[in-house]
Amino acid sequence: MVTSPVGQTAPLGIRLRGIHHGYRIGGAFQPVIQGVSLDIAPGEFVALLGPSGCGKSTLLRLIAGLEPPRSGQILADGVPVTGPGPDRIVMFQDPTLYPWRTVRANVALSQDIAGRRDDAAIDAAIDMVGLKGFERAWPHQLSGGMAQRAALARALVNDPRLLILDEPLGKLDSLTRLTMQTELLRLWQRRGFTVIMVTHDVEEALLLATRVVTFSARPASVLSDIAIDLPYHRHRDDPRLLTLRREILVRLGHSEDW
Ligand SMILES: Nc1ncnc2c1ncn2[C@@H]1O[C@H](COP(=O)(O)OP(=O)(O)OP(=O)(O)O)[C@@H](O)[C@H]1O
Repeated sequence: MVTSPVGQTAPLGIRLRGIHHGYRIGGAFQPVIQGVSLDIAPGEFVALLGPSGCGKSTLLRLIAGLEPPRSGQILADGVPVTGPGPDRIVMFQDPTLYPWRTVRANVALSQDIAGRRDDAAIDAAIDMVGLKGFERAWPHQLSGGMAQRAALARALVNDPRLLILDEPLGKLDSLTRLTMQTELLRLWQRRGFTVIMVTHDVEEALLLATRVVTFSARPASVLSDIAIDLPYHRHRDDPRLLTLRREILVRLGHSEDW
């Protein structure tokens, strides 16, 4: 892992080449991903949008190396992905904190498993997500937003080069979600990792991402790949953002009246 003197991590570039994937269900093969090719440059923030069940989470699992694609190639900085690695961290909608571990012990989990705790890095990660003072709290003592922050600190503690987010804010109430969107953006800008995020919220994708990729219904293939060339901090009422929102909804098969 390459770390710069200011604590930023060199972001990872991802290349997907002709990815096909599917599952055998009840004896019949069900295609889930069909011929997906994407180049994600180091430091990009890419949002993936598509109909429910089209294969977005499956694609994230393949990028994370949690399972291999049936065909095609996934390269991380030009090196084939053959399994999970500490440079590619996945964060799911459900924070999945261990109830018997404090916030601090949850954040320290991967380091404890590896047998090398870095107390300064753990404190920095907790501080980064605004949970200072709650290190000794138990998961049941946290709000939904705080639990998601703790999960984010756990994801960030080892300086990932790629953060893979599967609807990380999906279960939060709308106000907490707005706060977390701002924090995610701040962390990405400050730390400089690459982000690949699945969301169902077109507005969220447009507020955060440098690029929005839309997928067809299952089996997922790329419908559109749109660069969001708007400066931060973006405003949800910006007419350029509203135009892009309409364009993306039309690409996803929704009426222009939305
Ligand atoms: N391990 C598996 N075994 C069999 N089928 C699977 C498996 N994982 C996913 N699928 C199937 O693959 C398809 C795509 O699922 P996936 O979770 O990737 O979709 P998604 O786009 O993330 O959906 P959502 O937006 O609703 O979360 C679904 O039909 C699902 O049933």
